[in-house]
Amino acid sequence: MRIVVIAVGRLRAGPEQVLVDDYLDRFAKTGRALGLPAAQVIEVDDRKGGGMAAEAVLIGRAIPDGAAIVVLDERGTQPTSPEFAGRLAGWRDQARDVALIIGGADGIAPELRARADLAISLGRMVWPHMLVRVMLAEQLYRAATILSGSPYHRE
Ligand SMILES: C[S@@+](CC[C@H](N)C(=O)[O-])C[C@H]1O[C@@H](n2cnc3c(N)ncnc32)[C@H](O)[C@@H]1O
Repeated sequence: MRIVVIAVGRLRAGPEQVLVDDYLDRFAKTGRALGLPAAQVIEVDDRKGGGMAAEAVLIGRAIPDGAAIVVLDERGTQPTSPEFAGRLAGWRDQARDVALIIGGADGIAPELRARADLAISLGRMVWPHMLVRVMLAEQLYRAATILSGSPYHRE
């Protein structure tokens, strides 16, 4: 199983980068004992200004064959953290790769959204994509703590 976070844009050194690195590091350490691999971040950047359509091509190339496709999208469903953890565990048990996709300023192309197995909303408000990376990294770590039975997550 591979877990890839495919994100449009380049995250520069700064507070978001520090938080993403910290949560993904914690996820790697907690997930190891659970059979969850470290998440790999793949950044895509269309320098020609081709917008969503061009970004979708670059994203599509980065999606592992047969991977479950999860788009982060404010129009999506809002799983609870335990539900998200359950989905991750299910893909792990099927030995299925997972691609978690974060769009750019214009969002994710409709054709790519239509291909997704799951669209996750972090609320109906639109967040900056760099903050969405942080929130997703935290939810991956939280999912691993839920699956490991650690008290980090409380209801
Ligand atoms: C600045 S937003 C783009 C918003 C754009 N209006 C759209 O139609 O998607 C950049 C990316 O951040 C993510 N994002 C922003 N807000 C989100 C939310 N509330 N839930 C899930 N993902 C979100 C999505 O992946 C989105 O493509």
